[in-house]
Amino acid sequence: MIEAEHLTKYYPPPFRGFFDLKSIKDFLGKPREEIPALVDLNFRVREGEIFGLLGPNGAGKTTLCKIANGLLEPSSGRLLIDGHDSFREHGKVAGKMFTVFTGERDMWGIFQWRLSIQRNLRFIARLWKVPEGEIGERIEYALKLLNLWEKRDEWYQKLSAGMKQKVYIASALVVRPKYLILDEPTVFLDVITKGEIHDAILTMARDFRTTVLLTTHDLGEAEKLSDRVLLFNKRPILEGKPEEISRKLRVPVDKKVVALVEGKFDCNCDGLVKCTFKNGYTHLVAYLKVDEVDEFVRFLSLKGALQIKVEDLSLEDVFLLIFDNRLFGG
Ligand SMILES: Nc1ncnc2c1ncn2[C@@H]1O[C@H](COP(=O)(O)OP(=O)(O)OP(=O)(O)O)[C@@H](O)[C@H]1O
Repeated sequence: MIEAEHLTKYYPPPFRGFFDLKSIKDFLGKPREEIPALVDLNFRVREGEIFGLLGPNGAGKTTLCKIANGLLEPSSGRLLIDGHDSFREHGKVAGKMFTVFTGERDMWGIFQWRLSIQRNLRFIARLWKVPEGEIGERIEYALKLLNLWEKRDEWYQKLSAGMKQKVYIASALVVRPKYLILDEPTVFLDVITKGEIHDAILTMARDFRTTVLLTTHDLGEAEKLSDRVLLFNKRPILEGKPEEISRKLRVPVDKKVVALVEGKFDCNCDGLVKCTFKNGYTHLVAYLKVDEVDEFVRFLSLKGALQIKVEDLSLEDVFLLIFDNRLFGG
């Protein structure tokens, strides 16, 4: 079981150095504000559950994973793993946990660049004390599941970022830890690689009863993988089943149009459109229904827009639309 109890982390304010008398006076006089990363998070993850921690950029996802891993000490509150404090008693839980951090980052420097995928996995299996007789079979299973079997003899250094990310997940499959901490495991990956990693995560929870703490800013990913989700942005916002969270985050628009127009431009449009004038250009952001997009793009082209981009809504957009009333006066 993983339990967060009033988990809070503040980072010290950045030290900007002493450049003049005023900065020295400021340093001595004013209390410097600490940076909140996590404030009073409470949650409980049951055995074999995939618990999604869904938050936009800067929500505190990596901070939380680092606390779980014993890399960071919380400012107050605690995270308990099997009843042990993740930071103060890290030694008691380290052997039961496996962590995969975002993107192409071999956080621990474990992977040997001039060893094949297979030999790297064997090395990690031994570090985590996987029974010798099971190692070969587990490696074959993991690599086949992640479509890496054909590449098993390739050097780690030759792999693409997406393949390296799959190798990290494969190592978790080989180790079969009791607890798996995944910090945005599919960020920057293509749809196919994402799908393969999703299947591997589901396999671990279903077949090996691994308890998974998964951070993501992708609502679809949280919905697909998690048994329960905590939506947070430093502070907790909502907790529940993924479909409940999705329902509460539903907004009446589907697409975002971003454009740059020379000069001052006010499109006088109804709806969720915001224009900001800066350095002689108007930056326009509009949130629209899918069937309104073509007409709006045509309108912008007629007005001589220099750049027009149509994007899917990100979680940040959804947050802006729902929680930031200042933006559109909603
Ligand atoms: N070492 C640090 N020193 C000071 N502030 C930090 C430090 N690390 C993170 N922060 C701040 O803490 C907050 C949470 O950061 P964190 O990296 O945990 O968020 P995140 O949800 O992982 O973000 P992202 O999705 O962008 O990776 C942010 O405001 C960030 O600027």
